Amino acid sequence: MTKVKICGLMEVQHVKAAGQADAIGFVFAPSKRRISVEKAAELAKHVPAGVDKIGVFVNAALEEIERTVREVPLTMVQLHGDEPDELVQAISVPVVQAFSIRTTADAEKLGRSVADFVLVDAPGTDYRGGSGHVFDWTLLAGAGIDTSRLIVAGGLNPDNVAAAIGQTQPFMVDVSSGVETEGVKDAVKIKHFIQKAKGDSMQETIEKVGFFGKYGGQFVPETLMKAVKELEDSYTEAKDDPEFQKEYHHYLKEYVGREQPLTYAKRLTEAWGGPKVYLKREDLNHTGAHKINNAIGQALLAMRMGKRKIVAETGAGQHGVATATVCALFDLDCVIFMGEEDIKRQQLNVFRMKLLGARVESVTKGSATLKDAVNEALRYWVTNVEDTHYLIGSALGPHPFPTMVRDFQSVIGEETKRQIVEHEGRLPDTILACVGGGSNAIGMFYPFLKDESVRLIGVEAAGEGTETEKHAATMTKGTEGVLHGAFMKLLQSDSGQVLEAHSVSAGLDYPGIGPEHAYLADIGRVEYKAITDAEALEAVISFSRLEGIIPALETAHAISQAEKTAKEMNKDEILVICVSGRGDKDMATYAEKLEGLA
Ligand SMILES: O=C(O)c1ccccc1NCC(=O)[C@H](O)[C@H](O)COP(=O)(O)O
Repeated sequence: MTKVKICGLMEVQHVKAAGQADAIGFVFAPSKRRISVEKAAELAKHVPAGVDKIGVFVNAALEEIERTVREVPLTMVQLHGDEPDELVQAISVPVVQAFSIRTTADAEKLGRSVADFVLVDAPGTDYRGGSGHVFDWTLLAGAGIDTSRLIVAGGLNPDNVAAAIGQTQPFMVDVSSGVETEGVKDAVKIKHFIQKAKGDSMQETIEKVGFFGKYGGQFVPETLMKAVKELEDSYTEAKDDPEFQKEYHHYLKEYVGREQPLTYAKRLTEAWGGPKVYLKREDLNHTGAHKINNAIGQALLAMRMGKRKIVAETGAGQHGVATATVCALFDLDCVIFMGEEDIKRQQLNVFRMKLLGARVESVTKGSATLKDAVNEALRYWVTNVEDTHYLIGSALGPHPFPTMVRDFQSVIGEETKRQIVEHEGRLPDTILACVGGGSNAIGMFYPFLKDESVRLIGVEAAGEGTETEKHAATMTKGTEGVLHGAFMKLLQSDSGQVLEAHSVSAGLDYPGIGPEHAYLADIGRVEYKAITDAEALEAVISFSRLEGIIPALETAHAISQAEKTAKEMNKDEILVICVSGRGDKDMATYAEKLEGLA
C-alpha cells in the first residue's frame, strides 16, 4: 500500500489528525510553515510510534541538521536545497532528496541521487517547496525511476491523490497545501486525504475480522474467550441463515412495529430556514427507542445458542427496558446492572424493568454510572458464562459485539435510505445521530458509508463543556486505550485510569466509544461534534414545540447540532436526524431542569 506523509504540521490537533499517516513533516526551512526545534519536539510527543518524523531543510549545515535530528527527535531528513552528495551521505538518518520536475531531463536526475528516497515536486514559488502546484506526472514515465524510493508531492489533495498513485505507483505520497483551508491545516481534510490515498486497502481493514483499522479486537480475560468465540461462531452462522433473518424481521415488524416513518419536519424546516429536515422515528418503536432492534436480535441468537439467561447493563434505562421486554416476550431469565446514580435519574425505567420481570442490580462502584454497570455485567458473565448471554446494548465490547450490534441496528439506515429516495428521489446531504457508545449512529450511518456525497455527523455529549472535566466527549478529548474488551478511544488519565464521564443524559454518559466510530473518525468518513447539556435541553423545548415530539435527552444532542449544521446548508439540501428515542424516560429531568422555562 502506498504510504502517506502529511507535511508542514504546526499544531497538536493536526498531528493527531495525521495519526493514521505513515510520516509527518516538520519544516525547518524558510516557509510560512516553519517551526522551531522546540515546538517540533513538543509536537513529536503526539506522533504515534511507527510514524516517521521527517525534518525538512533547505541548504542547512550538517551540524544544524544533526542537532535537530537529536532534539526533536527526527527519524528522517528531507532536503529541498542544493545539498552536495557528501552532506547527504553524512546524515545519520535516512534522507529524502527533493527534485523539482519541469522536464524529462529533471526526472532523469533522480536515478543519480545518493539519497535513500527521492521526492518529486513542482518547482517552488515563494519557497523551495509546499507551493500547492501540480507538475506533469507523465514526465516521470520512461525516466527509469525506481518507484520503491519514489515520493510524489506537489499540489496533491483528496481529489487527485488516487489518480497520482494510479499513474506513478510511488512508495509514498506527500501533501501540504492540499490539506489546508485558508493556509491552515484542516483536520477533516487530513483524514480525508489519508482515506483517499489508502483507498481500497483501508476499506479492507474494515472487514478484517474483529477489527476496524486498529480498533476493536477481543481484549478479554481467558475465562471469557470460550464464550466470545462461541458467540462469534454462532453469529457468523446466524447472520447468513435466511431462517434467522426471517424470524428477526418478523419480530421487528409484528412486535417492534417497524418500519418506522421518515417524517418531514415542516415547522422545524421553516424555523431553521435552511435544508429540508427529515426525522427517522426510532421514538415510535415499542419501548420508545432504537435499543429494541438489537435486543430482539441478540435474544434470538441467545436462544439459538441454547442460552435462556440474559445479563445486560443499562445507563438511561432504555436498553434495560428493551432487554427486560424481550426477556418477558421469550420467557428468558433477566438480570440488569445499573449504576446507582442512573437508578436515581431513571426511576420510572427501573420500575418498568421490574414490572417486566427483570432483576435490577444496583452498581455502587466507581462513578456508579454506565461504565461501572458494564464492568459488573461483564463480571457476572464471566461467572455464569455456561448458560448466560451478555446482551450488550451498544456497539461496544469485544468482537463480535460491535459488528453484531451494528448489523442489528442497520435496519435504521437501510429504511432511511429507501424512504428518502421515495420522498425526494435522492440521498440526503447530511445525516446526524447522537453518540454514546454509538449504536443508533452506527446503525444509521453504516448503509451510507460508501455514499461519499452524504455527510455523516455523530454528536457526543460536551456536558458542562469540553474545557471542563465534566463531559463525555470521547472523540473530542479521548485517547486510545482498551475498555470493556475493545481497543477504542476513551477518556483516561495519563496513567491510563478511565475517567468519569458526565452528561445530563444518562445514555451518553460513557467514557468510551464503539471501535468502528473511532476508525471512521480516523479515516475522516464521519465527523464528530460535541453539544453541551444546556444546548441539548434548549433543543428539547424547541423540538417539542415545533414538531410535537418530546425527544429523549440523547436525541436532543443530535437535534441541537443539526440546528447549527443547518445554518451552513441551503434550502435545496436535505438533512436527516435520527430521533433515537422519545423523552418519556427523561420527564423527571425535564421537570427539574426546565421548570419555569417549559
Ligand atoms: O511546505 C513548505 O512550506 C516547504 C517549504 C520549503 C521547503 C519545503 C517545503 N515543503 C516540503 C514538502 O514536503 C511539501 O509537502 C511538498 O512540497 C508538497 O507541498 P504541496 O504542493 O503544498 O502539497
